[in-house]
Amino acid sequence: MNIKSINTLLVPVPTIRAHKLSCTVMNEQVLVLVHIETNDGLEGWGEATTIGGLSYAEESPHSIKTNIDAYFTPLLLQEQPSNVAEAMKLLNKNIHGNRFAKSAVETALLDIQGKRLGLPISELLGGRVRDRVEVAWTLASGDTETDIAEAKRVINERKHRIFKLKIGSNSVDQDVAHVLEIKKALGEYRVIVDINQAWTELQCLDGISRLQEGGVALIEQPISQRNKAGLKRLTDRFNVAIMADEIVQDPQNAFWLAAEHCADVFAVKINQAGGLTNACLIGKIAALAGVDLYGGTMLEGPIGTIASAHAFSTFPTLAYDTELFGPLLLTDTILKQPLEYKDFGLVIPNKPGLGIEVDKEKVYLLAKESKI
Ligand SMILES: O=C(O)C[C@H]1C=CC(=O)O1
Ligand SMILES: [Mn+2]
Repeated sequence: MNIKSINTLLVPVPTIRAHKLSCTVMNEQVLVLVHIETNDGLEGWGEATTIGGLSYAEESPHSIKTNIDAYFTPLLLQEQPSNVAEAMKLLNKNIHGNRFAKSAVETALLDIQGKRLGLPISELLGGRVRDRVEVAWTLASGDTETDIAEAKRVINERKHRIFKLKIGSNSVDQDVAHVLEIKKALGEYRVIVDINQAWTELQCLDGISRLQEGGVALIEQPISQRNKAGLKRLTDRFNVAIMADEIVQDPQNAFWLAAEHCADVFAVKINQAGGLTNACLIGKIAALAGVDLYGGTMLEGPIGTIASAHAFSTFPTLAYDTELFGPLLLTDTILKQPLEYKDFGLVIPNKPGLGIEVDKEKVYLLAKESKI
């Protein structure tokens, strides 16, 4: 691939409002950007963003940067793998875990390969079956009335018509009341909830029954990611679809979750999967096992978001759509032209590679000026 340099940049961007999850409250997102240049004049970008430092997952922006700089970069520069598959084989053989970092590096290499061949990344991954994905909006202001007003605004703007509610930081009673009030206000619009592992199995029996009764369409990762048997029991018990998120970690673990039908739906995330190729493998495993799919986000900025969209564009079915709204939660963009959100969805570019133009000067300046 003729790699000349690999730079990892930490770029903090404030969010448009506080974003409240069961594990943290976000007021900014730290984008972890990987910029790779080749000796023959090509460049590619990738992103490995996580949520709330170490509060969501085991990789933080700082650990991702440190590990790429200290381990990934010397290895790739020395070995000079001849293509993306060889690069990922090399990284997987020599570096344990670090799925977020691997996803960013694979994205940047695929961006380069796409530019070299004149093909969008979707075509390197087997080919797209859709040019746009529907995008849910996450209501997480922490206040019911604010959430309802926000939902109505984005419906009017024709930006979103599916709503994900982040719950789990209050009591089950409070959370259920909050969701049902929003569901009532939004009528037929699809409402889904993400509990981010906050409930015990007993709390799930009570909470999910009432959410199901109130017309909620999907229940995401209600219990601990370590409780696979519990997730399966909930899936078997309830009619409402149960979605696995944090527990879906790589193709091998997705294989067993699918084989045992531990969930009705998988949230696929490129970072969590360890890259785009792995995300597509998880999509295939789910489809083969009759598990439905949802295109997840790690609240990435535009680079990780459009990389995810390329991967999700190849899924034969995407029954529960996507939540690729990350860039819309940020107060600033790092692209020359922002991503195209219209008619309740995100348009997937058809240009080579990721099909976006990163504002390189701006990104390097923001990284240099940042105090993190
Ligand atoms: O799904 C998650 O757990 C992470 C993320 C997705 C939307 C959001 O607000 O947080
Ligand atoms: Mn989730």
